[in-house]
Amino acid sequence: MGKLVVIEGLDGAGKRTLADGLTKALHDQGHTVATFAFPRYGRSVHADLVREGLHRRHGDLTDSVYGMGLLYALDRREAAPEIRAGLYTHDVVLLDRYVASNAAYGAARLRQRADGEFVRWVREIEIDRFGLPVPDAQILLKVPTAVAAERAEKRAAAEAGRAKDAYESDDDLQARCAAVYDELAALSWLSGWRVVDGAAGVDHGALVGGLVHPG
Ligand SMILES: Nc1ncnc2c1ncn2[C@@H]1O[C@H](COP(=O)(O)OP(=O)(O)O)[C@@H](O)[C@H]1O
Ligand SMILES: Cc1cn([C@H]2C[C@H](O)[C@@H](COP(=O)(O)OP(=O)(O)O)O2)c(=O)[nH]c1=O
Repeated sequence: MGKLVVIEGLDGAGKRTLADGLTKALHDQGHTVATFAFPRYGRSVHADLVREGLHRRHGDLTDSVYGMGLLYALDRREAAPEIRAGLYTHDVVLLDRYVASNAAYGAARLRQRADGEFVRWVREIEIDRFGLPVPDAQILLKVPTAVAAERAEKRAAAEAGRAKDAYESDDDLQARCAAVYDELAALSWLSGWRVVDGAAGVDHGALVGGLVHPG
């Protein structure tokens, strides 16, 4: 069985860039890797509804933290068979965002903490009810919120169709979200977490070694 490794962090933290770097390092060390990014825009109707909601195209849907949370969760539920298959055929399945994104952003929106009601609900729905695979390890790519905001801004300007959405435009939400992520990591929520400094250079080879051969 392969290992399920998740990258988490704020918008603009550099998750996609890290996923690319880790994939290359895994290949260099002779491992096979399958990657997924959530939300699966363009592949899941739930993810597409989320994106439209984040751009305020579905009335008050965006205001419902639980409603948005369910759409993100349904996208993952639909992807679960593919993730499980990937774990049979690859050494590592690498995910750019997963269940903890729902926990961190939803709790931050509701001004709750990692030990609060919303995070409990996410676990009940996604793990207990939908039966999503539990990660073996989660990486928190940590950068100061100002750095993440600057990178998201730069990307929004450079890439067509990447205008900042309702969450990305809310600096206070991003700051609260960073705090919930820290708490989830400290609690070892769902798995052990590795906190990686995304403002400094990340040693992909060393990180991969620690994930594939822990301890
Ligand atoms: N370590 C880094 N140093 C400087 N810029 C970075 C770094 N990692 C990512 N970026 C840039 O920041 C922006 C956001 O990165 P991305 O990987 O798309 O973040 P995320 O997937 O977390 O939203 C991109 O323009 C990317 O090129
Ligand atoms: C996957 C996921 C993302 N989110 C949030 C985090 C982001 O602010 C937003 C969009 O996800 P993101 O991966 O940042 O998409 P993109 O940058 O390509 O638009 O959704 C959740 O609230 N719950 C989730 O389960």
